[in-house]
Amino acid sequence: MAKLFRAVIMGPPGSGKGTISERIAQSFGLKHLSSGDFLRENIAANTEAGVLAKTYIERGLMVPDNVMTRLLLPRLEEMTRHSWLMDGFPCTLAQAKALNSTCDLDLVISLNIPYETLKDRLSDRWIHPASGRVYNRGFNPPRVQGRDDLSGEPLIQHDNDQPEALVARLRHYKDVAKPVIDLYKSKGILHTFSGTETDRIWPYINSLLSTKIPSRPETDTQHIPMP
Ligand SMILES: Nc1nc2c(ncn2[C@@H]2O[C@H](COP(=O)(O)OP(=O)(O)OP(=O)(O)O)[C@@H](O)[C@H]2O)c(=O)[nH]1
Ligand SMILES: Nc1ncnc2c1ncn2[C@H]1C[C@H](O)[C@@H](COP(=O)(O)OP(=O)(O)O)O1
Repeated sequence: MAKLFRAVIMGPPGSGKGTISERIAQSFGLKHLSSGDFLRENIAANTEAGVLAKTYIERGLMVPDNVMTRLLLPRLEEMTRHSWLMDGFPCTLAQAKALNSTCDLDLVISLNIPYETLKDRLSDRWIHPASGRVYNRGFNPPRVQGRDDLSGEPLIQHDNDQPEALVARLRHYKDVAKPVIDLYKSKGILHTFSGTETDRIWPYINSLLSTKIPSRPETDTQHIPMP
């Protein structure tokens, strides 16, 4: 079996983690795992951790480390046969240490995007709450304005995407992410990408991953029968 590949993508809110993760998943056949999606699934299924997490998310707070690790680590342990890319976890040093005790990461991508760019993107971000699908009026607009492409349901904006809340969110990100970034730097697996446009950053990420992931994992390759 091809060697499994485990990666994490980090960056401030609006840096494009979700957008870039989708491209990586498509191009390299990794499973895209998102902490936000796991939380939404658990909330929808009313699991114990989901009920607990909801009380924090509703107040715009981070979910405590012990709830996050209880929720995510068993899911990662189940993925013994898959290569994956995790988006949104770990956020804190405690989460990173917990992840470390479960698996060895091959690579960490850190996105470094200027504040003005984040502010512009997020103030124009539209979300389909049920699925977590995101749109941006300039970059990837929905086919019908204000409506989700797949379900046709209305899109919403988050109050905490507006500039007033963003400064505090970014400061918080910088404080909690710094020790995580330092940890991955010291392990020699951190790769930082800076820029203002996802389309300009993507080719660099693509070529880095091409050197690290020789082929798509076996489970995803198609076997073409000999004639
Ligand atoms: N204008 C513009 N918008 C972009 C670009 N890349 C991503 N976006 C949009 O910017 C917003 C944020 O991108 P996401 O992929 O949701 O960012 P994220 O890092 O996952 O954000 P969080 O979930 O808040 O952590 C979305 O509305 C994207 O459609 C870009 O290069 N230019
Ligand atoms: N690793 C983590 N630790 C703590 N809370 C987390 C987390 N990942 C996500 N959350 C929380 C914060 C958000 O309020 C919520 C939804 O996550 P998301 O979809 O990644 O957020 P966003 O609203 O920034 O796009 O879950």
